[in-house]
Order: sequence, then structure tokens, then C-alpha cells
Amino acid sequence: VTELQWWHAMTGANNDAVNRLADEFNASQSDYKVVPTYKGNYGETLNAGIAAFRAGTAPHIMQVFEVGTATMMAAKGAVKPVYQLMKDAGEPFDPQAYLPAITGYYSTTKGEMLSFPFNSSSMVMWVNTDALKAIGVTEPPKTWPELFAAAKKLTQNGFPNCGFSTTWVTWLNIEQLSAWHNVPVATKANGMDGLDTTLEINGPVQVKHLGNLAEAQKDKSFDYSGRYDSGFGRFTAGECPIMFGSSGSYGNVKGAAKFAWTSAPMPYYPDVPGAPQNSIIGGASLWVMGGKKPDEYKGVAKFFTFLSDTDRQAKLHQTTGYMPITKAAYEKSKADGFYEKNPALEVPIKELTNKPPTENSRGLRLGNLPQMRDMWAEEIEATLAGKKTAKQALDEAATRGNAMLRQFEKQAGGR
Ligand SMILES: O=P(O)(O)OC[C@H](O)CO
Repeated sequence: VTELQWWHAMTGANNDAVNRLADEFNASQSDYKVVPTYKGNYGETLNAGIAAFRAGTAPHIMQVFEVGTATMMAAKGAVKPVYQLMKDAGEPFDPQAYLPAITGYYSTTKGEMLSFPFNSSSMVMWVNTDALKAIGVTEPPKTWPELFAAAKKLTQNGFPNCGFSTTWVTWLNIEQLSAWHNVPVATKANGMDGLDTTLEINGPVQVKHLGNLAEAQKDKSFDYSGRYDSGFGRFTAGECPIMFGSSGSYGNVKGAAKFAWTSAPMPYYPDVPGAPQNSIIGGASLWVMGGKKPDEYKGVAKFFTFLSDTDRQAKLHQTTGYMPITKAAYEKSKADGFYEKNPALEVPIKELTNKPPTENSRGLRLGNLPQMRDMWAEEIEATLAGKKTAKQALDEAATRGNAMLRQFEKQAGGR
């Protein structure tokens, strides 16, 4: 039996899904054994994979969050592109079978799919509907002004420490905010069209929004929950009645929340023309590492075919809240009447496809984006602590980020 190592960053219900898929694949044939290993959060998993590649001990399959895409693309030799893998292995593979909003993120401009879209999400607003009802709000807020007003009321009615909060602070307040309002994060279609991109995160929409957040932090109608997603438990525990987070938190919400809940689209500023536009995907894809044996690649290709199966995809979507990756799995979920019973899970799909994407909402492809997110978060934290104005912080975030982009361009451009 040929072992195939799969490094991932999934916890809770999503970790169960990963293990179940590996078990099912292993039971379905006897030539290969997929061995999943949890390597920490997304950033830790990416760092572990890069270090292992340098040491010659990389896994076969690595789960990398969407913001690591430019880093992986630039690491030529370190990865085996998925379209090449499937072709070499003679596995049937039709890129058209997958949802374009997802594959576009992970493909070259020629449409070659580089990584396998395993768990794509979008950001949604998770809502404790019992808490909203108690303040007389019957529908989740649709606009940011409505949300800030509801959050203030919540702090005065049972939730003194947190009206609303968010996981992945930059994902909501810079990346998704910009796409949803059709304003750029960076030139060159947010870097999708070239490495010579510069940041535009200090525009009026982003500055106004960060200023509003800082104001709301003062009375905890917004309360900060950290840079990544470890703060999500504040929602399921009932501490924060509104929490922005991944649609892929569905399995964990379902398992843990002891109140009535739903998910709703991210709010928008009604005075921004064209808003809401469409959201961009989050989550992660599976990268196949370079330098492995042909037989091992054959096994990985077979595993990807196994993962693409319509029933399996539909089940993965319906249990985790990650997107159906294939068109057929989405159609099946609709035909099953799944969304009538579980409207919360159609929300991310509706956000992603709300309007045809523009240059500002196709995706993001910025070098060293995981490190850049940390720096952006540092500037946001300074604003929330009242040490900088929103404008100062975002101006500095742009200047510092542009230096990181030029550094990346120099390194990657030479390859
Ligand atoms: O929680 P996930 O897996 O949907 O990922 C959220 C963000 O996209 C990570 O960058």
C-alpha cells in the first residue's frame, strides 16, 4: 500500500469530515492509503509545509488557505499543478464541472487549475435570532448602519461585552468589505492580473468603515476577537450574538449553539453605489507537492476524482457549510430541497454569485498575503485601541504592504 500524506488545518466538525473522507477512500480501494494529519491553523500548516519542502519531507497533499495562493504559485518546483497531475495520471478531469467562482481563484489566466478546490467558503453573518428577537428585531440587519444600531441595543440588553464581533478581522473588514462594495484592495484586479500591483486599501469606504468599528469598540457594540478564527466560540457560547465568520462554521454552530440561529449576508453601506456587489471565496484548496513518485501522484489523482463525486460533494457541503465545489453537487442540493430546509447554507452561494464579478471582486492574489494580513491586523488593532485614526492606520498599512509586495515581486519575478 502506498501512503499519501495529507496535511490539513481542520478542527471540530470539519476535522471529522476530513477523517471520514480519508477512511472512505481507504476502504474503497486497496492500493493507496490517505493519512490525514492536523498541522495547526492555516498559517501554521502553510509554514510547516514550506519548512518540510525545504527539508525534503513535504507531504503529498497540503491544505492551503486561499490567501496563500500567490505564495504557492510562485513556489515553482515545490508544487505539481493539479491539471498536470490529472493529465499525467490519465484521470478523467473536466475543469468545467466545477463552479467558476471557485476555480477562477485557483487557476492561471489560461484557465489551468493549479490546486484542487477542497473547502471553499464565503464570509457570512452568523446571527443569534433569539437575541435579536429580544430587542424587537425580526430580520437580520441588512446594512451597516442597521447593524451598528442593533449591536448597540444588544449591549444594553444582555450582551454587555459584545454586540457583534468577527473572526478573520482583515477578511471581513478589508478583503470582503472591498469586494462587497466594488472597491479595490489593490490595482491589477487585486493582483490577479500581475505581480506589479499596489495596495488601495486606504480608500474612503475602508477608512469610513474602520472608523465606525473603532467607534463601536468603545462601548463594545463591536468587540475584537483576534486575527484568526479562534474567537468563533464566543458566538456558539452565546457571548456574542452576531459573529462574522466562515460559512464553513456551519457544522460547529449546529453542534454547539443552544439558541435559535441563522446566517445572513454581510451588510453593506447603502450610500456606496452598486453595493452589494459579490463576495469572494475563502477557505482552502489542496496543493500537490512536487518531487513525488509517479505512483504516488496516481494515487493523489484518484483521491481527487473520489472527492469530486457528486453525492460526496453534496454531503460535504451539507454537513460542513463549505461550498459545493461542483455544479452537479449544487444542483443536487437544490433538487433535494436542501436550501428550503437550510436557508443558512445558500447564503454564501448567493453572496458569491450576487452579481457578475468585477476587477474588484474576482479574488485576491497578493504575495505574502498571510504575513500582510498580520500587519494589516496590527494597524487595525492600533485603531481599535485609539492609538491611530483609521486613515493613519490604513495609510501605513498600504505603505508597509507595498514594500512587502515589491519584495515578493523581486523574489518571484526572477523565477
Ligand atoms: O474558515 P475558512 O476555512 O472558511 O477560511 C476563512 C478564510 O478564508 C481563511 O483565510
